[in-house]
Amino acid sequence: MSWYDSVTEPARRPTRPTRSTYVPPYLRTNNNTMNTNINPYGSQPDFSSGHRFTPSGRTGPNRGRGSGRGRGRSWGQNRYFNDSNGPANSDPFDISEKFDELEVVEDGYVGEGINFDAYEDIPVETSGLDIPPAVNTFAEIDLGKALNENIRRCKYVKPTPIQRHAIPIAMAGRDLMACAQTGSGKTAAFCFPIISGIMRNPKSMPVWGQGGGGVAYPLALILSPTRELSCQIHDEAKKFSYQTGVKLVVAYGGAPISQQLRNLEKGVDILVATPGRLVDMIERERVSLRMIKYLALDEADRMLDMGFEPQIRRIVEQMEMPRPGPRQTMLFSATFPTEIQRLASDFLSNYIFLAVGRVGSSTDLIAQRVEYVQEMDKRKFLMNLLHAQSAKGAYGKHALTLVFVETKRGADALERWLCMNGFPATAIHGDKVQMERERALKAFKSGVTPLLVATDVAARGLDIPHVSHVINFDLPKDIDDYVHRIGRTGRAGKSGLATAFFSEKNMPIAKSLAELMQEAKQEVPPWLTQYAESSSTYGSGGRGRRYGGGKFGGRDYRNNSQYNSGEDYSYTPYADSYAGADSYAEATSSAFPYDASQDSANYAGGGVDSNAVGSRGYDFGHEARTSSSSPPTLRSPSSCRPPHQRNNAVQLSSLTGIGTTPTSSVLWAGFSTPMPKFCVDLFCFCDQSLPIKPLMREKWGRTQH
Ligand SMILES: Nc1ncnc2c1ncn2[C@@H]1O[C@H](COP(=O)(O)OP(=O)(O)OP(=O)(O)O)[C@@H](O)[C@H]1O
Repeated sequence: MSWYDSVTEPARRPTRPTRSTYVPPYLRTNNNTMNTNINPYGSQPDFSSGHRFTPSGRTGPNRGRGSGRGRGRSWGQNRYFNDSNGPANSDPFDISEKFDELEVVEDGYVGEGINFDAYEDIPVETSGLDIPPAVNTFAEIDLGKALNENIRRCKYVKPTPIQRHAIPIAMAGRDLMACAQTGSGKTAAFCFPIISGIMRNPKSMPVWGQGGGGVAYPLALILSPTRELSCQIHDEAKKFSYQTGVKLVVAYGGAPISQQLRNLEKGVDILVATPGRLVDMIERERVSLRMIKYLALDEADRMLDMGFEPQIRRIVEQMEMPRPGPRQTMLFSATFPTEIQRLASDFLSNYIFLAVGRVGSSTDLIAQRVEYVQEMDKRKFLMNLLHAQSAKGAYGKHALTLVFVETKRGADALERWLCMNGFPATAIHGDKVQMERERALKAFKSGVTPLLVATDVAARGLDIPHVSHVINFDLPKDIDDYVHRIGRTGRAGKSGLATAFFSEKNMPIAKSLAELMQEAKQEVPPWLTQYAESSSTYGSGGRGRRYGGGKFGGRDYRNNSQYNSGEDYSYTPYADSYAGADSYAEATSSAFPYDASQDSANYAGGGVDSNAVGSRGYDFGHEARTSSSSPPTLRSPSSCRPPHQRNNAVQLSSLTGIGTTPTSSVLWAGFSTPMPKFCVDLFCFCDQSLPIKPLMREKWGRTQH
């Protein structure tokens, strides 16, 4: 098989869409309610790409036979839109002028070269002992002939900054915690050393254990938080390992396990997996981690946050995985909050911390705009933005737009609304079955539906060429999530645009957003500065909490003065990192009354992996104890009930002073009825990634009974 065939071969995914074209929800059912004036194509529909939109709203003549290869067309050229407020040109929110300044040149395809000038002045920080020097070319590193040949085939002419520093460190066998901006080539930075290492020291154990239904013994494990990202890493790594003899398998939830097990039977050196499916395979005794020599966690901060951490800890510490030292561990992300660094250090030995660019900052390649939009006006505003974009011909004909929303329901609703108004859109979120998710992504990537509405399930890692515009229709609660979301554009040295709709609801993120934009040399609107100032009176809900009072920069948490002075740093870094937390909770009491409609909001990412606990945020269970000798049970967000329905008030007074509200000085695990107001605040506060688990671990040495 040629390299090209090899890399274009589907990633042995067991499930294939039975229909070759994606049908949005409103077309799947009765579409009598559709306005027959809707014509997403304009006056001359073009079915050449197998597109399923028709003027009547039914699937077209090519139904089921679309190639999926057609490039998307500009939408809304003929603006029939079904909106009670009237057509776009009589619109009170005419923003087309703004697009004069938003020209983003369409670059060549990713892989045809990278604009390295964009990375010239990037600050690099390394810390740790005996740091191997960086290289300037791939030739300076002995990666092996076959791998070098594949790098050439990928048209990687020279290493990106993260690769220049990280590859020599990893090749020297060192553990690594690496942080670099989105789209800067982290995948290759961990894949190359792993593939090269396996090429040099192939496995001495049999691939497949004795007996039928044997056990696979991979040498390397790459974990990532979402199914789509695991598939993408697998596809990338497969290109790099062509004709090297290194075997790859991908395992992820939502697809039949049988096919993935069969793939394992053919032999595996590198297993790319989501945590849930991996645990399943280990429990079935079909995979053993005993031989693991390389462990890489992509999006490591996400993997170690409160949703995934127990599962990761179980995999790394309780499932026969060799300990740090014999095992080389590499953690990569674009964001690395201090408290997550500390958790991560449990998995590392004598590691090097590497920050290329500023930790948690966005790349300067992304032009960031923030617009003040009332909740009720958002759709209208979006429509005008899309029309203006289309009218200006911004970004060229292949341009794709990714729209982030907060909830799964919101994603479906917006997809439906966009489609009904003539915009070819599809949606991806955790409630869709895997087949639908793959189909949506494929339709988006190919340009058949150049608009993708997504929850945070698509926020991290996905490398989709031609995403020229990311719209935060709903801003996330956490600034790190914003960084990852906008990072779907402006990748590999190319420019991109990110537009955020800001409403009163987003006040907690105002300060960190303004700081982030300022840092990325973006224009901060005066009204946002004002919001930031007033929200900082209370404390910030975003970076201020996670990075220690809004400090930016590539900080190795080991360089904290407490760490160096030999103090017991187990408490102080948290107190430091979460300096703004108390005041934030306090602020919420007056400014942000609890909104039950938000209950599911934070958990849009819950479908990231079928067995993962969910997104950030925990509720305390009813079993919570008053005793300081045993920890309360943490509940996943899905079991979180509105505060007024809770009972069993429990006071965790032992946690007093650490991340608690100054007004209450206690942390409540459940609430009596009627619930005191500060408990509402705390509930919101917990939603904002309160570091309950680390605190509990310190207090009780564990987080669950
Ligand atoms: N040395 C290189 N030369 C040219 N292109 C490269 C090089 N390294 C990586 N790329 C390309 O850059 C793009 C972004 O890489 P990658 O997806 O690894 O970024 P990332 O840093 O992991 O991003 P994220 O933080 O969003 O996960 C990919 O399309 C990849 O093929």
